[in-house]
Amino acid sequence: MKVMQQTAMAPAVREDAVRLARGQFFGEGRAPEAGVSPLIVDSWLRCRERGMAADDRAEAEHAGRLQLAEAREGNRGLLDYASGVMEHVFEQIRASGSLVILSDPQGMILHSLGDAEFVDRASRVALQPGACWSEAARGTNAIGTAIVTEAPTVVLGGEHYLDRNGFLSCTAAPIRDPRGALAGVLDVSCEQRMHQRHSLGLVRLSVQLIEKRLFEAEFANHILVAFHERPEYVGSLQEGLVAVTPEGHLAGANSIAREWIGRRVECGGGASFAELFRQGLGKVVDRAMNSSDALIRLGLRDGSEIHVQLRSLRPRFTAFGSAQAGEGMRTFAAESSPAAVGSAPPVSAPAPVSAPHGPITLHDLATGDAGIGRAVDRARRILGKDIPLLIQGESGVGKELFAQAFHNSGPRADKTFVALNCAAVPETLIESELFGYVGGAFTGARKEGALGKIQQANGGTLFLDEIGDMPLGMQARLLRVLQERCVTPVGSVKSIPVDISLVCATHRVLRDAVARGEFREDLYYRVNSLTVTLPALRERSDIRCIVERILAAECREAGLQGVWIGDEVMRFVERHGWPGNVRQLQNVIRVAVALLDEGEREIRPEHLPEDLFLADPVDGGKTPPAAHAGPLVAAASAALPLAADAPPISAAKRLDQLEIELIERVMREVGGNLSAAARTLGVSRNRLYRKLGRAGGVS
Ligand SMILES: Nc1ncnc2c1ncn2[C@@H]1O[C@H](COP(=O)(O)OP(=O)(O)OP(=O)(O)O)[C@@H](O)[C@H]1O
Repeated sequence: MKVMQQTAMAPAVREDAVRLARGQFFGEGRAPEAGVSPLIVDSWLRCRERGMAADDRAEAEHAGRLQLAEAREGNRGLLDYASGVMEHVFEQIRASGSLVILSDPQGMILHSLGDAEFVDRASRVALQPGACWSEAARGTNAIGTAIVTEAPTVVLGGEHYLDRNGFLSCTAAPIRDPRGALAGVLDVSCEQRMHQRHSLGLVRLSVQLIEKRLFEAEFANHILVAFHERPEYVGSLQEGLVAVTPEGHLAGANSIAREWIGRRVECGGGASFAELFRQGLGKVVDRAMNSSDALIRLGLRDGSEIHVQLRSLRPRFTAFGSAQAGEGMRTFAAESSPAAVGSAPPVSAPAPVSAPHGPITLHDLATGDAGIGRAVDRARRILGKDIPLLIQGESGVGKELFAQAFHNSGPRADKTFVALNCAAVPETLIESELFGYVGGAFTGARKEGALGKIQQANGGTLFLDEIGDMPLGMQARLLRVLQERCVTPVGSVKSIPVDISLVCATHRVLRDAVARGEFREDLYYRVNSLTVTLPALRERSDIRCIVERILAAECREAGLQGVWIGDEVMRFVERHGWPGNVRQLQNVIRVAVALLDEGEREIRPEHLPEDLFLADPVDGGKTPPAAHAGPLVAAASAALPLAADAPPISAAKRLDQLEIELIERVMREVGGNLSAAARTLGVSRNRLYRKLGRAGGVS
């Protein structure tokens, strides 16, 4: 790979050489033959062709707040996976007064982390979020030039086209998405004199890590097969990685695997696991399970060998279909693998079906959905800080679970987590529930008095569910507690100091309640310092993972092993609207597990509540109606009404056909752009990608 850099000379010599080259290019108008690399000269020529002058001081493009917010939203996956890596990079170079920068594929800075002093100086050249650092906007620079050349790029001092950027040293590398397209650029910038020679290695490694995370997130519901010709490279950033469907079809490959497959396809390989690796997936899985070694050796058609490790990030399979079940693999009740992306364990011998062990943490909740990932990431940032958290979301989305996970992930984890549902406690009792009371405070009160929830939570976390339903009078008292950090029990004059972390939840839009005068504005500002919104189940791209986690927990409860969700039910679950969210899904699975006959292991449609499946004259009511089948099917039904004389086909097939036809039409309309198609269809990219995979549209 060509790399644009020019760092081998001593700094003073190099600076002189660059100065000379600039003189030739800008003064004499001829391309320098020495002093700067040909790649820098090419970039200077491109800038000159655009009519740019070295002393140009015109304000370049800078996005407004709204535009930046939109760009960040549009690149949410990239931001989520890159920001952790950026923090790590920043830690490595903290002492060098640097900025770590992430840009989108057009060069707009989405996020930056940096040394305060340098940030100050950098901001004068607009090296900050919202600024566009494309070559067209700011001349030769590492971000913009890396985008044009699609290669890691170092631009030092005077190599920058614009004079005003001459004090910078910038090192950037392009980040590719799981399909090989440019997803963004990672850059490290500092003052020229602070340039570190290892920056390029650091940036390239970090980009590999981000790409790996993007890949694993994109294919979270696939089986990941890691391989390398040398066993010690499996598990490293040099490993080839392919994502395979349970049926053994290749769904994606990282850049190393793409290159490897490219060579094999020329040698007669193909696009399925069996064609590439000469053995069926089922057989390889069986071998992996029967082997005490995490790596298995596979012979290839050309006589060479590779070392393979099977990983399934999510779900982590605990039992597999054997070779007789086609060469595929079946999803059994799985041990949920909340172990986040990037730390997937190798497939091992069957383990007992189980949900996450130990107290649930934020890490466990990040199961691949971008919305949840965002909420987890934001909440994680305030762990251990005295900042109240407000969790919003429809009923049953897991707000309380999130609050618990937040508590368990922070420094108060070994203290108490106390929950009070403000909507469930009668108004007359909320006061004593919250603040406690002293003996004889009111008729019916216990002689010895009682501790209120606030005092019970002392040292730990107080979770106030449905805070929007708290009576106004109580709100004033709660506000006082939060301000004064003291609680006065009912009937007492003594205030008792308390130290609580406050987490509130609501399914209402609190701001509207404030506007209606139902919620105090001052308390509103107090409780919503950080708000996270949990997505409804129907919007989530990790439904499979949640299903498997709940199934594992229910099976454990029922003492069952080896239970799995049949394909038809899984399809329905993924499409259903789930008005009751995770709670409803949990109830459905609990009932389904209870309805299994002795020895029966597959959950089929007849195990689901009757009212979930409306009667369907064509296939006996086993297929969910379009109205229940999620936005994609609803859109398909509206857009592609069947002709009156259409042949009688099963409803399941009809829905699938409608979906596929609609997807194909929309994909054509948006020129194959998956994100645009997902937006038009009102589904997540992941969901659309899965559907394309099923329709055979993903290679
Ligand atoms: N990611 C998840 N995986 C497995 N189970 C979950 C998940 N999220 C929520 N649940 C389960 O769903 C049920 C509902 O969750 P929870 O009570 O936390 O939702 P909620 O939004 O707080 O509900 P409400 O709005 O009624 O207060 C709980 O039994 C919880 O354990």
